[in-house]
Amino acid sequence: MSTSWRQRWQEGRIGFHLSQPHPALLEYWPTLGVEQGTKVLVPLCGKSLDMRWLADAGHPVLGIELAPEAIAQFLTQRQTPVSRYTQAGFEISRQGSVELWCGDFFHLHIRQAAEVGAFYDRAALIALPPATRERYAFHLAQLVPPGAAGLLVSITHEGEGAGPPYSVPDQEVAQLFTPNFRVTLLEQGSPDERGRTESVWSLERRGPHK
Ligand SMILES: C[S@@+](CC[C@H](N)C(=O)[O-])C[C@H]1O[C@@H](n2cnc3c(N)ncnc32)[C@H](O)[C@@H]1O
Repeated sequence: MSTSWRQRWQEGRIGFHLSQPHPALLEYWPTLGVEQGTKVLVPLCGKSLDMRWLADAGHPVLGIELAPEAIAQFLTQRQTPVSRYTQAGFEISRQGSVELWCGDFFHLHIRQAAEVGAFYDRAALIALPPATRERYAFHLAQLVPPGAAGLLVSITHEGEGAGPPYSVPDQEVAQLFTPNFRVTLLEQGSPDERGRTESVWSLERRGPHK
């Protein structure tokens, strides 16, 4: 799987990348009540400008991305200096308050996410095939502390089983996350010209007794 993503980045087949922050982030992030200074985990982050938006909104950002090409392209968007180091097998690049960890999200250990207090998933869950989605929801729950809030943008489309992006029905999103998160559907859009409909969710990590 990692080879095919690398290939996509190398060939520039990154139709998922947006040249603006995602409208749902602008609209709904402020409603989550995440305090400034709270570190935001962005799994499968690509070179998303959403990370710049979160950083500009006062959040340290921890993005995880397996394609070094994506990270290099993100960093060249700005002239700001970059510091680099290695930790737990991840090559880490830090630019301002954005830290990009190059490697597999599933190898990120709770120790490395210790300061994370919120998360943002746009096109991460829906980039993964069915069995891996369960693993993703479970792993995310392990990484974030009780009370952590997050925003998730999922997609449905007619191409049954084809992806990425995979069509992940709303029932599946609810089923995947409900065991460990309070799940609220904030918005269900209308199909775009490619027949893809986005749903926007807020998630809150449950505590042990809730
Ligand atoms: C559909 S793209 C979305 C990127 C970004 N969230 C955005 O909104 O532009 C999915 C990204 O996840 C990366 N990826 C796929 N599997 C991964 C994994 N196991 N760990 C880290 N990154 C992964 C891919 O290289 C790709 O850049």
